[in-house]
Amino acid sequence: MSDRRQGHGSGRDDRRGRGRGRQDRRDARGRTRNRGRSGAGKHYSAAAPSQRTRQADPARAVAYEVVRAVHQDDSYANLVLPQRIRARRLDRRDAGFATELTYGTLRGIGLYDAILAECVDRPLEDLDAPVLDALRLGAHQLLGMRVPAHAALDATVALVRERIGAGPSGFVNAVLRRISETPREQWLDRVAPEDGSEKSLGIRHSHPAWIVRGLRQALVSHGADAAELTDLLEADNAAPVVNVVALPGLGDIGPVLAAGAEPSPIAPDAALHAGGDAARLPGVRDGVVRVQDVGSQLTARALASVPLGGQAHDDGPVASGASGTEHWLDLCAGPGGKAALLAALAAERGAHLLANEVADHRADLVRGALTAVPQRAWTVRAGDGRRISEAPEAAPGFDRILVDAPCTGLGALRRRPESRWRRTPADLAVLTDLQAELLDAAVGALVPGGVLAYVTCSPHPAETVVQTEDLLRRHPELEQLDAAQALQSVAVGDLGLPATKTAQLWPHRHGTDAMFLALVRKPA
Ligand SMILES: C[S@@+](CC[C@H](N)C(=O)[O-])C[C@H]1O[C@@H](n2cnc3c(N)ncnc32)[C@H](O)[C@@H]1O
Repeated sequence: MSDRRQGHGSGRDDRRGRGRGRQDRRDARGRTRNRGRSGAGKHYSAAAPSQRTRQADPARAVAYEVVRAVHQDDSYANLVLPQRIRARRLDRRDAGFATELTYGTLRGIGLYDAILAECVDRPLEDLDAPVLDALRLGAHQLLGMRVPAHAALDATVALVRERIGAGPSGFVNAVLRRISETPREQWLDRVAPEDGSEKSLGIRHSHPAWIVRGLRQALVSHGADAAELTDLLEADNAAPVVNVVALPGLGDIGPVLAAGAEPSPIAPDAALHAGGDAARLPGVRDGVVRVQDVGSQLTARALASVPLGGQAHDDGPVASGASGTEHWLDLCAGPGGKAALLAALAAERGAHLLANEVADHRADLVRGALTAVPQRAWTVRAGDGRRISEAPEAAPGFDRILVDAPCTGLGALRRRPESRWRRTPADLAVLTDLQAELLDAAVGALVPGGVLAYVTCSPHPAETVVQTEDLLRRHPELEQLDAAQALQSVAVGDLGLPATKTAQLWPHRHGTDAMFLALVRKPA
């Protein structure tokens, strides 16, 4: 599909929203008409010379390119954005603007599309995709950023003229002008009256209704109050600060704090960095200080600290060294965040970590994540975790196993701005089956007295509490350990977790991803 085939009015008058006659195509309800797909086959020159005076500014151009890549190529914004920022050599200020514009636009699509639908006289699907994305970028500048309306309009129109063509720029100008005439709060009341329904909450906070429902259920099933839902949805839309951890025995958080990062209020040797490129923090380039969500850090530390039953590691032959070496397994290790922390802890304790990952390229990422940790403490294996017992490295069984399972990621929506629109309820069924199979394989690989941590970055009940109940039903011999207590025991501040055996962290309460942890132990 050509990006330029769409027919829209063009010309200065239209661009400035003063167009009348041929170029003013509002209908009787004041909505702006566009020719949408009916314009197929029409080609517009990029712009008349007189219209080429202003070019798209580089920050907005980067945001446009990333949003297009997400929608056109199914790319991930967090991977494409840094590449584009580097390619265009944006300075720090422009990079920050491009990031906020890209992420905010992608997160806000549910709300912005509802508003755009009020301003356009046909289904948004009938607009050419590049035009729709440009409108979304403009809408976010007008309603979600503190960009003055005239700047948002002028810059977006210039972007459209440069990237799509002169024709659609008039249409985009007219639509954005309409949006700018109404304040955000009034738009919210118009497109999503506050009736507490999932649909309305979904539009107001730009989440699909099924995710709103799942998060409401999650709050209740984890002992929280359903009234926190709005706070949770808002937290999903806030830009997360970068979290880092100094690997135990290898890194030092002191220089990171001296460089301006804040100490984490809940995790040891961890810091929160709000000031731009984390790669510049001391230790990050060496891999001894690593970017990792604080909630993820705590789950890995909890697994490493929970007591084994009996003499777990003495029960079987030992694969990698002297008798008494604990054998740890990270069954789903890619890209290696928790594996790096576990391996550093294993190195300190004379234990050994097998990091398993099904995808070869992700197994490579795990190797990269582990380079700073002494090699004697870890091995990386590429293979299907469901068949871990067949791996030669698994022969002795494992004392500590992490199953950080593939999940919907509904607890990390703030970090992956496009994921809420990609996920579907059908994913839940596929993923919960896979999680159960991985858990069964892990139970099979546990030595007597060994502990298993089941972790997800989703709070959805089907992936968390229900999955844990099903596991205990299938394996009644397993003893469920107090995960909330285990998490608290490795935290530095009070996590305020409810008295449930499983533990759930929350973005709106803890400033972390919504990490879930369940712990079980095989009888010794
Ligand atoms: C939630 S991520 C793990 C994150 C990782 N623990 C970390 O902290 O960086 C889940 C991982 O499981 C992997 N995976 C999916 N199916 C798997 C399988 N059958 N066996 C092993 N790994 C699998 C995915 O490729 C993905 O890398």
